[in-house]
Amino acid sequence: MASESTWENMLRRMLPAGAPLPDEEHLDYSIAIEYAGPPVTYDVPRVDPLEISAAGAPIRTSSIASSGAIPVAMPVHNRVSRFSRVRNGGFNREPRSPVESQRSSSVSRTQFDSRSGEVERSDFSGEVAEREVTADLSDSAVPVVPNSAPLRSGDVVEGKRPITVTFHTPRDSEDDHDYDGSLSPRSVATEPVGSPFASVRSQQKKRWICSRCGNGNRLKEKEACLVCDSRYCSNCVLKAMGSMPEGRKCVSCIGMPIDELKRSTLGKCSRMLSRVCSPLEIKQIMRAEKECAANQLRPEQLIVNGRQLRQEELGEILGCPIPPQKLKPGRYWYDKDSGLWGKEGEKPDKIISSKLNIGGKLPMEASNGNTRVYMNGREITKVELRVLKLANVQCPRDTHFWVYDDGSYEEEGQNNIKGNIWGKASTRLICSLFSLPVPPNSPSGVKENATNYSTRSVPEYLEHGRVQKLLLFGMEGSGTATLFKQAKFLYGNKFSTEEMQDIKLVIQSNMYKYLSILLEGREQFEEEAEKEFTSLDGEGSGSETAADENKPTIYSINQRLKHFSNWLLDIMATGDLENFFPAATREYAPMVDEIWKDPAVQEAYKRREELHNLPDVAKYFLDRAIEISSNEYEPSEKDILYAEGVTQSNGVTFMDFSFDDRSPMSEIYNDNPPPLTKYQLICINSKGLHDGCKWLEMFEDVRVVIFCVALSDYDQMWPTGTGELRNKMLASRDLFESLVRHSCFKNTPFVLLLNKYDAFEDKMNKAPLSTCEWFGDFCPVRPHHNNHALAQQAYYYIAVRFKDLYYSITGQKLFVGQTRARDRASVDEAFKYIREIIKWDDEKDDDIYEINQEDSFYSTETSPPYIGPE
Ligand SMILES: Nc1nc2c(ncn2[C@@H]2O[C@H](COP(=O)(O)OP(=O)(O)OP(=O)(O)O)[C@@H](O)[C@H]2O)c(=O)[nH]1
Repeated sequence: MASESTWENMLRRMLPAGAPLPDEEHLDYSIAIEYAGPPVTYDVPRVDPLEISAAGAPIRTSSIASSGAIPVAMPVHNRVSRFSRVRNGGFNREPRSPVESQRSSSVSRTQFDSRSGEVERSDFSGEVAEREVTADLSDSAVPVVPNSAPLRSGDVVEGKRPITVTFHTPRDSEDDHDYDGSLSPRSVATEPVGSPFASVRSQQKKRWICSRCGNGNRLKEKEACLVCDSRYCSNCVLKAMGSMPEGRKCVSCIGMPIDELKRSTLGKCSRMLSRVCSPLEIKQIMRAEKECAANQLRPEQLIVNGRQLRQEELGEILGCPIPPQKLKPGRYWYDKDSGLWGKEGEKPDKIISSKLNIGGKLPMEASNGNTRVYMNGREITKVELRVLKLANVQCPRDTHFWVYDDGSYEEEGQNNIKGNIWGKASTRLICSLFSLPVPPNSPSGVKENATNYSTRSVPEYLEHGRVQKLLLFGMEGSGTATLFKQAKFLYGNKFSTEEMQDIKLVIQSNMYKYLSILLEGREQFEEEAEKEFTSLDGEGSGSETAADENKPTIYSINQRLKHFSNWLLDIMATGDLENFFPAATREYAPMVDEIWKDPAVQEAYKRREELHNLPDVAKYFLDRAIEISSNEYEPSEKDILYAEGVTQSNGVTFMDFSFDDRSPMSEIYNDNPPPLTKYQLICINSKGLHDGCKWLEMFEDVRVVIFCVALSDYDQMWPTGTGELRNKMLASRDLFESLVRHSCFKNTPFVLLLNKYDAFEDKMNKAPLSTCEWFGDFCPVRPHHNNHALAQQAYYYIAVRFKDLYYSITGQKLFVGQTRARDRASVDEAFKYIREIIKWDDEKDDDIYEINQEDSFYSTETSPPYIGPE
């Protein structure tokens, strides 16, 4: 304590020479006077300025809301304050490293041991100096609830829960720079979310570096804070996030709104977290993450019909019987009469509950339509108009419709219901193909009762995912249909009785088609053989007789069979097959069997390579001609799989299915399993693309385009539109390129499935890969004596050719997989791979699985069929 005379001396030195000392009552202690005297030999006590906005924040809004109490900033706990410990408390040293700097600032000093279920005191690495810096923090004001049951929003646990108070002094921010120039989570957490500063910082941050310990091992997964995106390794995640009462947030970010880019990951546990916490904890953390108030949408984030929502409107929309699922912040339009809902300037996306009093009045230009046809005052889009026409709704220009939520419609002012738009199954199907919403099926038209849903919590109905569309393309014969059928066997519904009947007819008529190709070939071979024989004979004797002409060759058949052959070939030539078969199938079955087994026909079959269009499945079916032709015949799964033309009557087929893609942690959901993700597989063959890909626009919202190429096509020829023959691999490449360049697939990931690997392997020795000019520079690393290794190299080579092509067009990376579509396991693997791609695509912005993705993509050595981006 300075004596009176010392103070007097000090004051005299501060004042200009000769100035009188103020008397005691005029001394103003509140104003600091700049010291101008000589340097002092002792430590001057300092107080860093306090940033009012930072002190006392954040206060957990949830607890306030639930308790109804007036918000009170908790008193500053001097023991946790860096100011009190480090600046004032005598640790007169700066943290030695960024790592240490972060450690010293860590508020949570306890760690949950998931195995023992106990809370441990953490002593970090055991360095004495570090413990000194942080020692007193271990019993700080931020305890972690033992056994780490995360707190539900609104829970108030006396003396246990972090009502966190953080300081943010100017000096703090300076110190926060990590060695790589990035910022520690503390400073980011105190910034308002969404500030440009915050986003620049998160871009600067190296995503693989743990924000707490600085571990930069890229192979170690990191868990990201939902607010500030700070990433933590498995050693630090619990220390940095505590018991996660609002899910994955740094302790200092609790109470803050989440980064909207991460909304889709709410409640989805990462693999790393599932290793660190027990299943029960995960369940509670994920639930808290989805349901706590701080993580919900805020009304100001939603603009409906040009107006920002109010709190009660948000409540109405989220609590209605059919709310918009997976709602994200944005601008939307809503037609309260029909329930149609869409993004501003876009076609309808969903049908939600009607008659909600939310947002402004539906504007005419809400969906940016330009058809001059109006539905409830909104000018509809081209796709909608097309569907209305297909549904036989008369809609010339300037028609104004009034459409109600049950689908009934009338022309404005006519008071006369003309029909029901979604009444016909075919219209619903068309809508589904054109990605237009249809009302949910409610049995016998019974409307859903709002009270049925009143007890559901919001996240429960946000769970129902929308359908992920997968578009499957390929040249004819590439195996798309086989892939589709395998997917149906694997994940879809069984074929119905009518479908089975159709399949049976297709198989039976295919059999006649194969036989006719073979008989035509036989005729040709016979003629050639006769000519050869005659010319040889002629060389020998110099004469030609009628008897010689009729001399049988190995391709000759008897008269009876010849009659049948001529008759069948005539029918095929006139295209009348459908008129005769399958009605006559049973009758002619013995003849088909006899002719197929005839040695001359078998000789012709030996030369099947020369017979254009004779697939290798011909033998599979012809060998069983009698069985297949019988009335009792029921195609087996194998028959269906091998049968050509079963799926694509008019070029497009689709099926809905669900994948069990729940994580291995799914057992934790036993009592309340999350819904399965729904997929729609749409299969289009190249025949369906002949009209200039125009209607591809209808598939602009597909999640993945799966393009199928038969590897074994590299030595095949294919007739082009102009009638010329082109190498079939090149024809496939052309089709692939035209799809990749198509504007509606601009941001859609492509997966290339290189199919028929088995046939490719068999072929490798017979025809060099360079038969296809695109593969002219293929040179295997070393001579290979077995097809297996050679095919493997050739496969990688082809994959890379396609990847390079794709990259040159899109600047993106192509995913490549290898399939043998006849092998069900191979198809299952391919679809699992595609499912992963969709997940990665969903999460690529916040790359929770960044490392895993790299792992599995790069490990092409251990998992040869799949090649991800290099
Ligand atoms: N060896 C082999 N054959 C296959 C494979 N995938 C399909 N096939 C066969 O190739 C032929 C053509 O396959 P499809 O799936 O029918 O070809 P598509 O042109 O897409 O379909 P369609 O509309 O039926 O013509 C069929 O005989 C299939 O059984 C495969 O991986 N290996």
